[in-house]
Parts: sequence; C-alpha cells; structure tokens
Amino acid sequence: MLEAKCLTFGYPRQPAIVDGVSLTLRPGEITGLTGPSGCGKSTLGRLLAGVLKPQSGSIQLAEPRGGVNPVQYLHQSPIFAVNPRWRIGRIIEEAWAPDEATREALGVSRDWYNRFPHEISGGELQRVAILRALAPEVRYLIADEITAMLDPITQADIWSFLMQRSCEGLSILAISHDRHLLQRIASKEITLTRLE
Ligand SMILES: Nc1ncnc2c1ncn2[C@@H]1O[C@H](COP(=O)(O)OP(=O)(O)OP(=O)(O)O)[C@@H](O)[C@H]1O
Repeated sequence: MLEAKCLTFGYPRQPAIVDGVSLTLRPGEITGLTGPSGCGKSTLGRLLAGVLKPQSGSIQLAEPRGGVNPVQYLHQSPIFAVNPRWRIGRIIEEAWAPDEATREALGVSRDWYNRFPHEISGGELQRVAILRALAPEVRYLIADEITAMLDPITQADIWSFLMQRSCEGLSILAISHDRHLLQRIASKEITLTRLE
C-alpha cells in the first residue's frame, strides 16, 4: 500500500500547487485522478513516484525504494522519457528482461528492438514504455494521460492489458481528463481542484 499524507509542493518562486493532498493506493486497485488543466495532477504523480520531493507531508510505502523503484511514472509523451540515441531493445532491457508472455500480451514486437524511438509510432513507443516500466518489483504505476494521444483501439488494448495487471495486484493511478475512460477503468476517482 502507498499512503501519502498532507503532501505540499510548489515549484521554485511559485506558490504551492499541491497543498495538503492525502491519498492511498492499494494493490489491485485502479484509482482515477482528474481535475482542470494546471491543477497539479502530473506534479502529484511525480511526487508519488519520488521524481519530486514534497516540501512537507509524507509518502509511506510497503515496499523498499532501493533498486528498481516500485512506483513507476509513465509520461503522456513517451518520446520524452527515452534516450533518443538508444535502440528499443536497449531501452527495454536497461530496466529488466521482460518475459515473452508479457512482451506479447502488450503487443511489443521483437522487430522493433533494432529501431530507434523515432522509427516506431507513438502508440508503439507507449507500449514499449509500459513494458519497460513493468519489472517484477513494480507495484504502482502512475499512468499520466498515457493513452490521451492514441487511437481508440490502441487505447482499449493498452487499458485491457493494464486492467488485467491490476487484477493480478498492480496498483494504478490513472491521470486523465477523460471521465468516460476513468468511469470504465477506475474503482474510485479523486478530483483535484486548482488553488487560487
Ligand atoms: N518544472 C516546472 N517548473 C515550474 N512550474 C511548473 C513545472 N511543471 C509544472 N509547472 C506548473 O505547475 C502547475 C501544475 O502543472 P501540472 O503539470 O502538475 O498540472 P496538470 O494538472 O497535470 O495539468 P494538465 O492537465 O494540463 O496536464 C502548472 O501551472 C504548471 O505550469
């Protein structure tokens, strides 16, 4: 279980954008996170993943953060999250060596392994990013608008894979503006409001 209590964070020389937020992510649950543009959803996601440090509050995790981070953050635009000079095979295997069943379930083709990120499509690269994030130690996935730029079929494929993973115990925070998507996939929903 991941338990965040009273998190507060502001970027340098700016007022707090996350102010006193508490939430709990439980194994096997998909939690939706929504709210108006700029209210701090991505910032909160990065705090939970340990990419940013809260100025106050705490994040308690059942699992240790040493080695592979059990909380993985997935970006809307995976191109910004990969080294453009590395081939896909190296990008994936830097993180872990996925089993064939997981690779195939996610629809990641072996043919892509020898290509560079700009030589596969955005949807294909998002599948690669998800595969890379799903090392066995990973218990929480912060999925930040991960299918917002993809066609409905790819979106449905990716979420049906992730819902299966959630049934097997993965906890997912799905950040999205798409209320219909969240109603379909999430068992609970949190709405952030913009601080004035
Ligand atoms: N690195 C940064 N430095 C300074 N300000 C930032 C930085 N990243 C984000 N912000 C600001 O913090 C606020 C919250 O941004 P954040 O990306 O968390 O919002 P969001 O709710 O995810 O927005 P959206 O729904 O549009 O993706 C915004 O006003 C943004 O301009």
